Amino acid sequence: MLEISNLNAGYGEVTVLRNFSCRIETGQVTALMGRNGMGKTTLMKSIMGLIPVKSGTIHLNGIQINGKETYKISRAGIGYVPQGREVFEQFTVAENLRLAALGSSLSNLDRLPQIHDWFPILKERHDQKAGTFSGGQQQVLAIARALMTGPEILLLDEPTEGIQPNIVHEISLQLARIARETGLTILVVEQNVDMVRTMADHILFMENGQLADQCSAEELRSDETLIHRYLSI
Ligand SMILES: Nc1ncnc2c1ncn2[C@@H]1O[C@H](COP(=O)(O)OP(=O)(O)OP(=O)(O)O)[C@@H](O)[C@H]1O
Repeated sequence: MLEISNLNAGYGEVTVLRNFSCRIETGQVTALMGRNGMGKTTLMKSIMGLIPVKSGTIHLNGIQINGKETYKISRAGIGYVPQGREVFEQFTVAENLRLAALGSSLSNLDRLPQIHDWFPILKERHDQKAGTFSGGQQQVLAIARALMTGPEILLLDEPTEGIQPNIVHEISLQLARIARETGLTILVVEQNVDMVRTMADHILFMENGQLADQCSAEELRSDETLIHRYLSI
């Protein structure tokens, strides 16, 4: 379980997260929703140690991870797909996946058949340059790359941004399947209601750097006002 308590973090003098607390339950898909600029990406970066935490704690299975270097947080079992995907465009699909494995442990290459089974396009197009992929295909590659290290928790920052609705639905179904079959814990920052409805078990709503509300998938389905209140749509 990932437990965040009274977290304050931001950029220089600017505090974005204000006493943010939440629990990300093991084996669940948790969606973090909220309007632009509320601090969702800042939370992801804080978890990954990419920006310093001013006060508060982040624990992974009871072990404090805030204050550790990003590579140690990654090795502790947290995979991260940042906003904008950031695949290596000049490298082939196979090279992108191999690089992810080499970054941690060679034995991670053993995961390749499993990754190919989940995302067949990555096997079919293994020698294609990642930069020639569509946005949706690059997102699949970015997710697969994060899964190459066998994380316990996967953080995804707006994976549907700029992707066609039918691909969004496909990716959501596949992630939900992977979570169900492997017990992978997922925390996904997402504004796309279809994706959240398809894959999330639990939803957190963020406002002004704080946890404003939370609900189950069933509650989200039966209460339209939640989406209107926290996403202004
Ligand atoms: N590098 C930075 N330096 C200073 N301020 C920043 C920086 N990055 C983000 N901010 C500010 O922090 C606040 C929260 O931004 P953040 O990206 O976490 O929001 P978000 O909820 O993820 O929104 P979005 O959906 O637009 O990505 C915003 O006011 C933003 O302008």
